[in-house]
Amino acid sequence: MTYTSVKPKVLLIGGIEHAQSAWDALGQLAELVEPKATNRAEFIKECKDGKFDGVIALYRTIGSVNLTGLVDEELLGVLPKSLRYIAHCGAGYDQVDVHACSARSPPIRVSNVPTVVDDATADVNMFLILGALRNFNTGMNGLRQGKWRGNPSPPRGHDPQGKVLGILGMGGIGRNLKKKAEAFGMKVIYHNRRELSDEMSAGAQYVSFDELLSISDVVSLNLPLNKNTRHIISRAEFAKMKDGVVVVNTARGAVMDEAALVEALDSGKVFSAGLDVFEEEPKVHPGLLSNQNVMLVPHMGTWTIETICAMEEWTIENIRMALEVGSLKSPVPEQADL
Ligand SMILES: O=CC(=O)O
Repeated sequence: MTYTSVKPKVLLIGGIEHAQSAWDALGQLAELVEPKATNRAEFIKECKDGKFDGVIALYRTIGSVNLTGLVDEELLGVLPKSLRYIAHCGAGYDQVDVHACSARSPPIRVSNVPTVVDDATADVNMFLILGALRNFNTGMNGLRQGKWRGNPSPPRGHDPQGKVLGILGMGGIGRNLKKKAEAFGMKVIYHNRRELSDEMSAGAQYVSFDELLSISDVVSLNLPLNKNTRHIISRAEFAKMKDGVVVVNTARGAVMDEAALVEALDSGKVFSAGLDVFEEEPKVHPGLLSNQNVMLVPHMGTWTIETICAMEEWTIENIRMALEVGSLKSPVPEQADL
């Protein structure tokens, strides 16, 4: 008599760009399946038709939101009952309703990708700080329009040396940014829900939220988006900032009220801004597009071959651990005690 063992299934939504060999190697442990759907309605139908029955782990990318939409109550309600793990290939996991995943019985465990995103994101953060302080956007646009620095030339910018950088959200990216900003002569203060150990803060001064707003020459937003942080920076917070402050965001657009930022830029309260993320990507507020002082980057914080490759390998490792030992390498903090 022969016995055949049935492999668990892993569903991929969004695609692998660089770590194909690591993904293929996962095929020794699991049957790797992909949807045929091209939109959310079709994906839901495939789920309801039982096409993914037996799937225990889901690998998803940030871009997969264009196919399935958010991983919300509705999607969780149609995904197979066998699903136990969601491995998200991104640092920010606001596209996945972690609360709803935890509430399922048994719970669906969610992982994200910390650490390997830190350098690339902090590099973009520093680029935006420098560009916003120095008014590079106006000059660069002027040059392409055949007007050298622009006509009129932009007002002279500011040096980073000696300026106070206030980091709101001193996680991995914030700490990486701190080191880079110090190399440019900036003094770093930070605010988190909890003060970090001396080792983690490495000399950055812990201040209250209001102090951070009122002392910083540059405010950098490096905190995750969730129900507590949505619009954490809005009109009242801009009012507490220094006149002529620079605001930079590489976290998620919705941590800041974009309309309030546009007003603060228009009034001159905010000197300039550097943004890699927007409230309704790929839409950008027209008041930001028309403001030459603003540095705009279309969500490219981790847009490098090295970093996306490391992120994919990290996500695959999460799935491998889930299959082999029943736990994730980097569970999201909300599920640390699950
Ligand atoms: O935005 C990029 C990420 O969350 O990894």
